Amino acid sequence: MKLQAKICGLNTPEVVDAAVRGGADAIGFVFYPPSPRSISPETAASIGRQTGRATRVGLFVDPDDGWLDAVLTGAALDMIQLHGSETPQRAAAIGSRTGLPVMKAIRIRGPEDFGAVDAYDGAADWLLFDAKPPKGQGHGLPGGNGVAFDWRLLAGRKWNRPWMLSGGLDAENVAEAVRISGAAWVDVSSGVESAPGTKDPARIAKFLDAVKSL
Ligand SMILES: O=C(O)c1ccccc1N[C@@H]1O[C@H](COP(=O)(O)O)[C@@H](O)[C@H]1O
Repeated sequence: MKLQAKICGLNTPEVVDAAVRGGADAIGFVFYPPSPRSISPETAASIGRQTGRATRVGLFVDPDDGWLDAVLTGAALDMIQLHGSETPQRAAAIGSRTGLPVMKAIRIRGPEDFGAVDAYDGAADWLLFDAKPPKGQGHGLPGGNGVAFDWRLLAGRKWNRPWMLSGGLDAENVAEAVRISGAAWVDVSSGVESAPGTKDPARIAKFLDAVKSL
C-alpha cells in the first residue's frame, strides 16, 4: 500500500486547501486550547467542509465528556485522536460514547515506553507513536513539539491495530523515517509550519510530494 499522510493542526481554509490539493489522506483539527493550533468547533465545522475524501481527525488531550460532546455537536469528525494520559479504559469509553474510531498516541523516548502499548492494542482502533521530548526541548505541549525519537525503536514491531508515526517529521526526513520504522502512515504538524501554529502551504505541498513519491 502507498504511504499515507495526515497533516495535523490545520486552522484556515487556505491550509486545508493546500493539504487537500496535495493529496492528504487525513486532516487533523486540534481541540486543545493551550495549543497555538487549537480551533473552535465552529471553525472546524466551516473548514471541515473542504476536506474532500480526507479523514477528519479531532485531536483531544484528556477531554471530558462535556468537551467531546460540545465539539461533536458543532463539527463533523471521522476519528478521534487522544494525545494525553487517557487510560485504555477511557480510550474505549470515548470510542463507545462517540461512535468514532479512536487513535491513541503513545509517547516514546526509549524501549521501555513500548510496555504500555499492548493495553491499547485493542482498547483503541489505531495507535500513534510520537516523541516524548527530551527534558528542556519542546513547547510544554504533550505533542506537536517538532521533536523526533529514535525510529529504529519501531523497526520489526507488530501490533494488531494500524499505526502512524509522528514527531519531528518534515519533507527532508520522512523518507528515512519510513525506511527505518516501517511506518505505513505518517503524521506531521510542526514540520509544515513557518512558526508554531502557522501552517505553510508550500511546506505542506513539499511534505506531501515527498510522501507521495515513496
Ligand atoms: O499539534 C499540536 O498542537 C498538539 C498539541 C497537543 C498534543 C498533540 C499535538 N500534535 C500532535 O503531535 C504529534 C507530533 O507533531 P510534530 O509534527 O512533531 O509537531 C502529531 O501527531 C500531532 O498530531
